[in-house]
Amino acid sequence: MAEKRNIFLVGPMGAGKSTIGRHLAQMLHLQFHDSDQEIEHRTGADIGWVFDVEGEEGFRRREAQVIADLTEMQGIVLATGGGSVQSKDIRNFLSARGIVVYLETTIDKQVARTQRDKRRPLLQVDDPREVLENLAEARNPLYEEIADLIVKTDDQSAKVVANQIIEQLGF
Ligand SMILES: Nc1ncnc2c1ncn2[C@@H]1O[C@H](COP(=O)(O)OP(=O)(O)O)[C@@H](O)[C@H]1O
Ligand SMILES: O=C(O)C1=C[C@@H](OP(=O)(O)O)[C@@H](O)[C@H](O)C1
Ligand SMILES: [Mg+2]
Repeated sequence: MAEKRNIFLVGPMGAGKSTIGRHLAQMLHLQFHDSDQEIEHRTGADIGWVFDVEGEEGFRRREAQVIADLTEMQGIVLATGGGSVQSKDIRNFLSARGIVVYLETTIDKQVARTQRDKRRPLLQVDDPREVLENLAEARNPLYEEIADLIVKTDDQSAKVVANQIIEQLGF
């Protein structure tokens, strides 16, 4: 049987990876996976707990293992966590094992989309905008480095963005 292609979504917190990934998988009849959800499934705890108990370092170790495992599959859409690209090993897995789509958005949209959600430990601070700006500076070049396709998600609904990705990939 011919190899089935994978689509890997990367980009910052609030870009819409988890939401758009779910739509994309449904539209393409592919399996959907989310690295954060998989970590929660394997630990039986939420991401906040993993950060509290094991620190960010522990979370990153789990994230690297989960992405190494999930990218071995075929025919999946994977929504990664926004910080996963800081690992060279993860970047290599993503580049080698599928099509990488970078979902890009503005800091304003990121703030708006994440402010009511208490599930992102890195943003539970007085000034989440400052954190997002600093992370963007460090990570945006890494998203760009591995992207096969870059799609803006600021002014379109998640479903419309999923359709755009399908069109632009020629699926
Ligand atoms: N294109 C979009 N337009 C409007 N809201 C969106 C869009 N994509 C995602 N959202 C909303 O933004 C929030 C964060 O989306 P999420 O998919 O969790 O982002 P990520 O996984 O990239 O951090 C969710 O409440 C989601 O419904
Ligand atoms: O950017 C980051 O470092 C993180 C992003 C989160 O995922 P989303 O990008 O899906 O919000 C989650 O993995 C964790 O809170 C850390
Ligand atoms: Mg997500």
